[in-house]
Amino acid sequence: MSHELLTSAEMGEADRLTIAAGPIDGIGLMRRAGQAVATEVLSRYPSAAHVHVLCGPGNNGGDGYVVARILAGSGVATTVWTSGPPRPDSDAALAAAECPIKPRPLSDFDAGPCSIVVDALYGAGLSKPLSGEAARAVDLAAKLHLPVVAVDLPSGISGDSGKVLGTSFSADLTVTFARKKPGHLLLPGRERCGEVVLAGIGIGDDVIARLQPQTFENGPALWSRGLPVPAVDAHKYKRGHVGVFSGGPSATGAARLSALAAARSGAGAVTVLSPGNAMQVNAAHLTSIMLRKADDAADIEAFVGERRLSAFVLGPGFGIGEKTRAFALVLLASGKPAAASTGIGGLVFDADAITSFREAPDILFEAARGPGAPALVMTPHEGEFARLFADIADDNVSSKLDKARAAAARANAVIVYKGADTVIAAPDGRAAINSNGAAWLATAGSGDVLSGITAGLLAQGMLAFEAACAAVWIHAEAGSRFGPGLIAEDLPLAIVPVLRDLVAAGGGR
Ligand SMILES: NC(=O)C1=CN([C@@H]2O[C@H](COP(=O)(O)OP(=O)(O)OC[C@H]3O[C@@H](n4cnc5c(N)ncnc54)[C@H](OP(=O)(O)O)[C@@H]3O)[C@@H](O)[C@H]2O)[C@@H](O)CC1
Ligand SMILES: [K+]
Repeated sequence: MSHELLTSAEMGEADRLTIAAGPIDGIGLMRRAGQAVATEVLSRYPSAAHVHVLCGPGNNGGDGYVVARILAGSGVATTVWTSGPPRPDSDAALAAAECPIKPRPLSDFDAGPCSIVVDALYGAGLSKPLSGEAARAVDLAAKLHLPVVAVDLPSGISGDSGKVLGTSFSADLTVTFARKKPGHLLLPGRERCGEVVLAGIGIGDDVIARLQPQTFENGPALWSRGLPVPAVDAHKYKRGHVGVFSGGPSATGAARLSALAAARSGAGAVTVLSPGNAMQVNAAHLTSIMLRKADDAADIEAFVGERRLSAFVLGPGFGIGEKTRAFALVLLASGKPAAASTGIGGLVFDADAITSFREAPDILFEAARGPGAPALVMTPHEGEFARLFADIADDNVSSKLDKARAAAARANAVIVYKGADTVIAAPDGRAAINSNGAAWLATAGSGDVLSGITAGLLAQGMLAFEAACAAVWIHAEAGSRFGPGLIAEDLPLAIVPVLRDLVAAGGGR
């Protein structure tokens, strides 16, 4: 498994544990890292006239000296440009001593046509914004349109946050080691990395397991074992029942999109819970999806009491205000729904259900902590996130990952912080970063479908964090595969081949 993401501190610890366990030592790891980069350079740029290796003062630079030595040994014209000598007696100093090329000062860096750059200035140890000669090198590489291969990370990108410190290289290829880092997936880092290649350098899976990483790249490896597949004795209510709340007569479409997505993701039964005055509109557009009036809290309580419901969606097209707050609190206080097979149910609050609590978010958070409160998944985009978690959103230092985690802990909810780099965070500290999304998904109603998929999976007994991660990935995969022309109506059907492939690949309980 390689879907864990390591912070720079965790990577340092992996390094330390590996060296302590032996037989490989620090320079051994560095030689393997440099070899992996050199192999990529040689295979991808066989006709490069000249390779310019930019080496920083730390171990990232040490990797660079190894690359330069191997390239020169392979007959490639290679120049080393350095921003400063390695610390004496360090592994990087050893790597520099083994490199036969006399380094030139980075301040003189220049390059001719058909050159490529190997960026080994700063990696995990980036500690301040790029400036001076390093910033000039970034500008020159961009101005000359030189292909850039980054060692571990493009210099200037924080491995923990994906933020740009000052300026950064925009790499065509980034070769990283042992496991990816959050900065390879979070924006803008992801865009600056180009293609990311993961190279094994002898840090074992057992070492990674000892670190108990809490951050993951979202993908089937994280949740496919929990993916629901119907049991032999399945009947519709055993496959879970989803209730989706509809807005008024002119705002019913969002709930139907969500309902359809819940049904397509495997819920055995789905009911649209509609205001009385929108029953006719909804009825005109529903076939396999059931319909029921829900005008007030008493209607919900009656419905919850008589049905074996397992998940609800509240928010899409529902409207902002007192009624929304009341419905949300009734659901959180219901002690239900219980999922069909495992007793685990869930609520998905999106859009208006989030915005309705902007003046008093603590009421929502307290309710989500109440005894028996069902698992809650909230799916805010950036604007909605800021309405509920204003102080967290305003923090310019924290990464999107940090923010989603802080919000999940505060709200006692799984937070799906949407965007091109959606982060899913659980109250227990686990978090996943999604990377299979496509711009085609940025279309009206797309989020309503995501809520529906999440509820569909929750209703079938999938745990909240896993259900949210799976829904995000399946939704993005469907959108990516569909491509141009995608509208939200297409998405519920577009998830079918994705689910089919997941089941065929052995997913499911
Ligand atoms: N861990 C592992 O398993 C393995 C790790 N490996 C490699 O090690 C790399 C991490 O090495 P690292 O810790 O030495 O940090 P690195 O990125 O070289 O930078 C530190 C130096 O740069 C300086 N500096 C920082 N920012 C600066 C700036 N903006 N402008 C100017 N200076 C700046 C900083 O200065 P200081 O903060 O001390 O003032 C310090 O001197 C990792 O990315 C990978 O490539 C591999 O060999 C395989 C095994
Ligand atoms: K680098």
